[in-house]
Amino acid sequence: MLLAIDCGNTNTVFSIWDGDRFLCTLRTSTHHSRTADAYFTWFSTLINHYGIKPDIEDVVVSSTVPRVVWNLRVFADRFFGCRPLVVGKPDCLLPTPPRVDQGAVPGPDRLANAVAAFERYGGDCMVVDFGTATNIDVVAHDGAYIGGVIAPGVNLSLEALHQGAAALPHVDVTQPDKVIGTNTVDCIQSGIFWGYVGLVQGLVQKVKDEYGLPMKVIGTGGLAPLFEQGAHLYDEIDHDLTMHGLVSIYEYNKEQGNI
Ligand SMILES: Nc1ncnc2c1ncn2[C@@H]1O[C@H](COP(=O)(O)OP(=O)(O)O)[C@@H](O)[C@H]1O
Ligand SMILES: CC(C)(COP(=O)(O)O)[C@@H](O)C(=O)NCCC(=O)O
Ligand SMILES: [K+]
Repeated sequence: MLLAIDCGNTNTVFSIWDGDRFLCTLRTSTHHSRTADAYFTWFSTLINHYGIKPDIEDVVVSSTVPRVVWNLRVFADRFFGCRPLVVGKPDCLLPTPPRVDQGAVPGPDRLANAVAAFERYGGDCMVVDFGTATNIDVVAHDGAYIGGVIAPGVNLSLEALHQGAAALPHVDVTQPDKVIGTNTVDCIQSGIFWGYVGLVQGLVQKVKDEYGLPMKVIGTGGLAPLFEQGAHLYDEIDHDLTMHGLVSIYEYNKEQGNI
């Protein structure tokens, strides 16, 4: 079985792939100081809780936080006796290389999103990923990642508002009933919720205009479903898009005899 690890700036997600489907998905916060032993303690407690007895032979990792990769390598080596495939490293092959500026280093989550989007929905599409950052990843006709957009994430914006304005509290993101808030919390919720709806709608349209061909829009990331309530932002929502991309990249490397 394959253990796929998607480490974002906020959360790290572990999913076990049995060759056909994901057996379970476990989520923890991202900390570069978490040791291999700490990962295993957490991981084994949860899989015991779910009654899963996985036989993990391989590990694939995407990490937007470079410093966590070391401990994840030790984790894979110590507990599963394998060398993880790390997306974005020179020894990890991609079905179609990205077409970006020379020396540019796209996030491995974006590369995985592009692979999965191409495989599941076809080329000429874009992924809107609501993570720590809100990013758009553009996928060409042949599945190549060709760039996109990076904007501050919803929770980062909320946090910045709270940090920078003494009278503004921290609020949770929800869809407010009205746009014109009549108290501070409603005003902030409106600004964040309808502001991000507008940001995504505007960026999606501008990407389509510049790309010049019809494009499918796929939403993913923790907050994607929340924003879908407010407006029709995407053609598809795919919660496990990045994970599917990791599995596909692993399988491609296996087919090519690279692992
Ligand atoms: N269901 C949810 N409701 C509210 N906030 C959420 C939910 N799921 C995720 N988040 C928040 O959304 C942000 C992005 O989450 P995630 O997609 O896990 O980010 P990343 O991949 O960058 O680590 C985080 O700040 C997280 O706390
Ligand atoms: C854009 C990102 C910050 C998104 O990370 P996330 O929100 O999933 O933690 C990440 O993909 C990243 O650090 N990218 C490197 C720069 C680039 O993609 O061009
Ligand atoms: K993201």
